[in-house]
Amino acid sequence: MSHPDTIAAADRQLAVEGVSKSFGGVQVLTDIGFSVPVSGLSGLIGPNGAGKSTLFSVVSGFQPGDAGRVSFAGRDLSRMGPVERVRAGLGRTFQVPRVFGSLSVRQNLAAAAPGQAGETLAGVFFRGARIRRQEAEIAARADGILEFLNLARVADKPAGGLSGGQRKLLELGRALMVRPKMILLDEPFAGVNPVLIEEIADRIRAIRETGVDGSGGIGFLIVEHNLPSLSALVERMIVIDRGRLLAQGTPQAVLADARVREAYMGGAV
Ligand SMILES: Nc1ncnc2c1ncn2[C@@H]1O[C@H](COP(=O)(O)OP(=O)(O)OP(=O)(O)O)[C@@H](O)[C@H]1O
Repeated sequence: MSHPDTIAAADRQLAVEGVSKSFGGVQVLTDIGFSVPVSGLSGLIGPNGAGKSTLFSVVSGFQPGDAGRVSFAGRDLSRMGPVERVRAGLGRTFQVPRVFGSLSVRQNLAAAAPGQAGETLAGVFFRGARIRRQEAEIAARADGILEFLNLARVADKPAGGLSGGQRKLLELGRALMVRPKMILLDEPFAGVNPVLIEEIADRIRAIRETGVDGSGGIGFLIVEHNLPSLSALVERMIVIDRGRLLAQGTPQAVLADARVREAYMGGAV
């Protein structure tokens, strides 16, 4: 029987147990297991092709795992699809931002809101008071997020004209629209200039502390190749190599680990 302390801890963890995945006979993930706090700042690192994106896909429900279990804040997500997992509080962003280039930045955010009544057939014919109220709520929430992410000045610009870093902020904003408890963040610093990297890191810290509207902190699990910027941000790192868990611990301990240094460029980290 589980100890009460273990149950309480599980209520606050994203836990991955025994996750394996192969594509056409090629084993990409093998028996991966780790847990990170829902409200924490954690990193997931590993050399190119280690399986990080595949692991994100399995955790977020975009691809089924062949084996294993994913649980979140005490709930077993393993049989849920991606939309249900988002509803359970686990959001995500993508390595390549999935923004609609011809829509405005504000419209991109509004389009990411969950369960919009305006999307239904009834909504097309009958824009009742409930729908208008919901749209007003979505617009207010989008504006709050734009302000928080310092994107208010480009709110009405087409998203296609944003810089790489602004697109990353917009992706983060889209993930925030669904009011998650935790966000899986895929390469937030890739293709971003150093000044904006600092700004994105600062926003992530603030979101983790207070949330966007003071409604409570939101945790992150972050895949990132920029190890100096990531280790300055997160409290712990999970390392995978060739589809297996290699190490976990504080950034300092992990980056000093000989096996991790060996996995990255034969020790030249
Ligand atoms: N749909 C797929 N079909 C076949 N092989 C795949 C598929 N997706 C990923 N792979 C393979 O799985 C391995 C892990 O890929 P994955 O993209 O998860 O690694 P990664 O750690 O995210 O890499 P990177 O850091 O380069 O983004 C790679 O060898 C890749 O070619």
